[in-house]
Amino acid sequence: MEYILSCKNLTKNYFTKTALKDVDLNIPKGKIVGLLGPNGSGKTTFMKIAAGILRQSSGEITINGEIPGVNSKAIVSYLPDKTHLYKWMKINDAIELFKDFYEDFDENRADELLKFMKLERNMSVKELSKGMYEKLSLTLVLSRKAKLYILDEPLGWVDPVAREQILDAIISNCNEESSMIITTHLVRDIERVFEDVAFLKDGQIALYGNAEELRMEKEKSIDELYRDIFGE
Ligand SMILES: Nc1ncnc2c1ncn2[C@@H]1O[C@H](COP(=O)(O)OP(=O)(O)OP(=O)(O)O)[C@@H](O)[C@H]1O
Repeated sequence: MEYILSCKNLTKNYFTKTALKDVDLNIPKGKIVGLLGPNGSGKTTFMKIAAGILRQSSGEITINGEIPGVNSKAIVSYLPDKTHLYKWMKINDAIELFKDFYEDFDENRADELLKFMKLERNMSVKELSKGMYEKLSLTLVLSRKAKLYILDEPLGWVDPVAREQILDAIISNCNEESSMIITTHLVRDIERVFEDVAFLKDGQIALYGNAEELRMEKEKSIDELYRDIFGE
């Protein structure tokens, strides 16, 4: 099987704190994967390493068969937990910036998504509400024709109705050529899009599997399973 992401004994220490400990994970191509775990379980650390902006302390990771670097960054579209668009920008400037920066940026797709998100190119970034800013960030990231999308808490501020619509857009954005890893605390709202789920507990994979098979086997929703694994 071909994997978009593969890691073995992946470990990350921040000084004395171990954020990831011997993580073994193989994510097949073409999947939407939920990376689930409580605060501090290592999700953002894992995503940063996969996105090539943080180095592991030990162990191995490959993205599409390559060690994270220039080549992997060209095929990974990453939505960080905090995005930094300049306050002076209009949405149009942000689009132009992404267009210059990423060869795979699809401007037509960006315009479709902006319309869908009810955003306009002449809006100022500093005047956007938190939810609107999140929609803009997601628009920019999803407008790249990437092989792997890594989305760290993409919908925390988006209202429930828009969230449902955006989830549908995310599903339609994904095909056999592209894969997605999503972290979220909104497990109940978002679990329907996950094909596979990985539960991260104290920097280790507590459980990985096909979401539908886990539901059948455990006779629980992924949200209920989450509460079983992480409940006190
Ligand atoms: N720059 C850093 N320096 C020191 N410790 C860090 C740093 N970044 C993260 N950590 C620690 O590593 C652990 C994992 O953090 P991480 O941000 O990966 O968790 P998370 O699962 O994304 O949490 P959340 O759901 O709150 O976003 C935590 O104990 C955190 O305190």
